[in-house]
Amino acid sequence: MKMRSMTMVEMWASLGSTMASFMFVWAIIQRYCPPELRRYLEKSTNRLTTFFNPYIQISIHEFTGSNLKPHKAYGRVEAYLSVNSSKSAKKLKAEMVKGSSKLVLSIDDHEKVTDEFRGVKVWWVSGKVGSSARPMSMYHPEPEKRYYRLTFHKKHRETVTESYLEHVMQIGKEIRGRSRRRKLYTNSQKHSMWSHIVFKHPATFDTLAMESEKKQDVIEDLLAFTQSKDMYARIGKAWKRGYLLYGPPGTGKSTMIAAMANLLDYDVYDLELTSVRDNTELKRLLIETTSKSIIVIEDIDCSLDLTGQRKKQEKSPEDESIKGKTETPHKEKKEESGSKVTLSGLLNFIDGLWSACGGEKIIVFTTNYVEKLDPALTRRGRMDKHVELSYCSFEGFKVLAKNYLELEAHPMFQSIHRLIEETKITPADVAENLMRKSPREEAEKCLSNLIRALQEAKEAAAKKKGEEESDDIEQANEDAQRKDKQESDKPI
Ligand SMILES: Nc1ncnc2c1ncn2[C@@H]1O[C@H](COP(=O)(O)OP(=O)(O)OP(=O)(O)O)[C@@H](O)[C@H]1O
Ligand SMILES: [Mg+2]
Repeated sequence: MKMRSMTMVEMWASLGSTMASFMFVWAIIQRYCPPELRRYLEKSTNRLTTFFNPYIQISIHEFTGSNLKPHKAYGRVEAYLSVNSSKSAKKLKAEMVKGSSKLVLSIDDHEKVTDEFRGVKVWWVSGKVGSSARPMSMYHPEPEKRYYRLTFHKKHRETVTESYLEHVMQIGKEIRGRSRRRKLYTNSQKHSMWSHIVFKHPATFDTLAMESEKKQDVIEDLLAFTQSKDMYARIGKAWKRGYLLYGPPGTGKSTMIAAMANLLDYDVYDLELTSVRDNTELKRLLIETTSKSIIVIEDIDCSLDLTGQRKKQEKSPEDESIKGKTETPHKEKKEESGSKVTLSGLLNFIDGLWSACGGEKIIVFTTNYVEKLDPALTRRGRMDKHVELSYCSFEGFKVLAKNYLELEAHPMFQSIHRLIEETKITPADVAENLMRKSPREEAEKCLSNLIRALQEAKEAAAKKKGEEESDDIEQANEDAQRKDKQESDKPI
């Protein structure tokens, strides 16, 4: 018997009728089958289609479980696709990132884009679940949970899972790093959590008035820290470093912190200790800090009374509270803060078990009165590097003259050199004199202002010294008279 080969039309017709019969049978099953049998059939069909489906899918979710922080991987895929695939996407989303005037494009929900890697074709689709499906309540709707789904042929499984995904993560990380805006965090008492703004401070080590040798030492120390991940792991130490910046007001401690953050490209957490209720809250705030950050506690001598806390605690261990009191003459006395943070809580914050969380952190304390701090707080290992910021030297003045007046040399520098070596003047005061009061003010005017300020400071210092000397003489005379009297009162 001679078999007639099927024409295309006949083939499509037969396929169509098979599909139609299948759909019909499926509709009958859906309608008349008991639920148990229906579920069983559904499962089996799923298994069958999965078995024959040559494609594999991998989902990358923004949030999973009770995680409050979005997954890094999701952000990296988003960044990768926004640059690599947004050109081929037909539906795009445009969002304004906080603190930036630029629109950031990413692929829209349910949009499918294609990517190619070493000749392997893959497909990405973005989606979301939650929100409209089952709201938790009218006022607190369940947040949308977004995801990206990657689809590829199973024959490329190895290339995709072992190389392509790593490539996406790497490129995504670089893109995010380039567009990252650094943040300045602060803890507020009201909500006992961090809030942030975009960190923008122009200070750099180049604009910092400080002896160049000392400056270079700090820069090298910071850079060595960032490159020592393996070394810290090898010696079994948490990857963090403590800095204690001390010196009179206006010598550049806060400015140096900004320069550090700009050098390392780190975020800054400005911790106000008096707003922290107790040690538990301090620990929580610490855990919430991210890596590549500087945690700053300014004016530690004023924040809490950490001067003789250990001794006091020995006397009355039940009184754990350290209240905001200080004998510092320059700073305003802090009102009773109600903070129950203790010295041991703070020591734990710096180098307890929790302090190692996140890694790559720098902790900076600043103070005007280093000698008043408890040695336990400032010992090496906790505060690894002590940096003194002092009165302005001629070298420091030259940096400021370049910053403020764009001058590298001037005949008036000679008298400034002589006066500045004989006088104690802070870089803040020098900067104030060098600042042009109007754009047209001559540099000479600013320099002569500074010379006058230096002369006045010199005279004031000489006067003070004279007064102190006469006080000393008076005191010595009084002491001598008292001694003479005691001698003469002694029975013979
Ligand atoms: N070493 C410095 N280099 C450059 N500018 C400085 C320096 N020191 C002070 N200044 C200038 O003076 C201002 C005040 O300095 P800064 O706030 O850094 O001082 P501080 O040491 O933190 O003082 P305080 O102990 O009162 O907190 C800065 O805005 C900066 O313009
Ligand atoms: Mg300061």
